[in-house]
Amino acid sequence: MGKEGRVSVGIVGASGYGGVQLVRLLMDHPEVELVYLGGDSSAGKSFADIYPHLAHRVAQPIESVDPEAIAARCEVVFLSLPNGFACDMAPQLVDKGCKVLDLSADYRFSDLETYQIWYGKQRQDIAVATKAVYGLPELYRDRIAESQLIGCPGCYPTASLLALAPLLKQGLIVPETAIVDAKSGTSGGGRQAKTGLLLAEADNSFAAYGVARHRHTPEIEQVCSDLAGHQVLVQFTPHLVPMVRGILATVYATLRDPGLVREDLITIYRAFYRNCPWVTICDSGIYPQTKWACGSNLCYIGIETDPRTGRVIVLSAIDNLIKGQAGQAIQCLNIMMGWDESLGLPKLGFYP
Ligand SMILES: NC(=O)C1=CN([C@@H]2O[C@H](COP(=O)(O)OP(=O)(O)OC[C@H]3O[C@@H](n4cnc5c(N)ncnc54)[C@H](OP(=O)(O)O)[C@@H]3O)[C@@H](O)[C@H]2O)C=CC1
Ligand SMILES: CC(=O)N[C@@H](CCC(=O)OP(=O)(O)O)C(=O)O
Repeated sequence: MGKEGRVSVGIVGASGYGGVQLVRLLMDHPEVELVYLGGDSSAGKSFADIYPHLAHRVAQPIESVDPEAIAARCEVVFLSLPNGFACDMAPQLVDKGCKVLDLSADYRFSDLETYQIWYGKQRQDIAVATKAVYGLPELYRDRIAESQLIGCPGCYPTASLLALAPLLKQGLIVPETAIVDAKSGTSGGGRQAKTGLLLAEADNSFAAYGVARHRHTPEIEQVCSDLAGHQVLVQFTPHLVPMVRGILATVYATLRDPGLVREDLITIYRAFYRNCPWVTICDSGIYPQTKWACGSNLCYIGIETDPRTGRVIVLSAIDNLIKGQAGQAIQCLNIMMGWDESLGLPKLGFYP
């Protein structure tokens, strides 16, 4: 336990984009105390050296990573590391009784063979991985509440799946016709230097990448298959947009009943997400912008139908670093601890 009965929390990867969002949100969370911040190349520095704007609030150093020592200090551990690291660390933390929330892809897959094919790493932690729950609260809230290990969803899958879920769950579309056309800001690529994310490369440009082979495809398909009750393949194309934060996923699919109009679907979506404080269904004729969600944990969804083609078009906007990453992980923690799902999470975006 932390001070005043608060839950002691550690963040491994605190110097990264996900890490700093976790720090920013958790330092004001009423039920937790941040007791450990960990990193690799930043270990030994003060957190304030990397993020001086938080110096007045966070005096902690970034420490090296020793799972044994982390487990001795923390009841809850967030792992915000590149793919392939959490699976070497989580088994020890879980074994010592910590609740673990992994922001990477390591614990997102129920079938580890799929992970191995798409991420190229052989897994030794099969017993632990089978206990993990996919951390999309709007779909798996009850399972998250019971779990000790959460594989938090990717940013594109979060936006895409929240758009698709009501259609698939209620059999309103032909699942195989689903196409996800998604756009992300550059912070989706993390803080590590990458040539394609340099201002001179990304600015004034707008391009697709990972066409027909992005690693979020099998993650989206896993959940779509679960919702549809049979295996579903989805066409997913991501794009890099010259902006820092935000994802807009535009989803297309053929309606089973082409007579459905957008008002029908808005009613269906509002009923589906009635107990979900972080999903907002836009009014008829309103389509979301990424800036509305920027800085908040909200997912905005807009819906349209095209009677000419018989398709539904669903637009879903999130902040990739909040609902797509750190905010969603905290939402999962709230559920695991039996706290209000909205605790410590920003309700409003940065922009008017
Ligand atoms: N950015 C986004 O929008 C989203 C990212 N994710 C996922 O979240 C995870 C973190 O992403 P993001 O914050 O963007 O990544 P960053 O590249 O910004 O940060 C990575 C962090 O991992 C730390 N790290 C790297 N290697 C090691 C190691 N060997 N031991 C300990 N720490 C290490 C780095 O520490 P140091 O700086 O000290 O070297 C840094 O703190 C990734 O798996 C990513 O795929 C998920 C959803 C959205
Ligand atoms: C713009 C950009 O580079 N985006 C990243 C999204 C990565 C991400 O968020 O990874 P996980 O959600 O799988 O952890 C990419 O396409 O790889």
